[in-house]
Amino acid sequence: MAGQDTKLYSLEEVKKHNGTDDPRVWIIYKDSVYDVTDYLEEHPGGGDLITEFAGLDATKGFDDFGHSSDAKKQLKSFKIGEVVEEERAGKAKKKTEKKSATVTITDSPTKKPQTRSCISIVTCGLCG
Ligand code: HEM
Repeated sequence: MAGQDTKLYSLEEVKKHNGTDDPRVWIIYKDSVYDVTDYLEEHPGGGDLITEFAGLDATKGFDDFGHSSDAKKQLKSFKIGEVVEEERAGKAKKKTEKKSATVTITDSPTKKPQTRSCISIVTCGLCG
């Protein structure tokens, strides 16, 4: 949850800090925004692995490597804010989950169909 003093950034704003348009390198990890510019040279995997995600959501890249809890603690120290609520990764997911959860079955298996199917009507018509 964003506290009162937490700065909020849009995805567009984060994108600008990609080390090219702007010298700073920001990444997103689980809806939080980190300025990792000063860590690039220290990174045991090399700075390039991080700059690949400059200005973008690095959650998958960071988790796929399986970083230690120490690495996660270090990451926390670079936090500068959070992604604005309406653009968070989890937000879009929740919407689709809700949609697929409402399926209602109304037909009883013992009931015979009241109307003929289109195929049988067409077949009868063709046979005369
Ligand atoms: C964003 C994408 C990132 C990728 C793809 C990535 C990938 C990697 C890889 C491949 C290594 C292994 C290096 C080796 O053993 O030769 C590594 C190690 C490490 N990374 Fe990253 N890294 C990323 C971001 C970060 C960030 C932002 C931090 C901290 C601020 C961090 C902290 C560490 C630490 C502390 C290690 C040493 C092993 C450990 O404690 O887990 N990494 N990383």
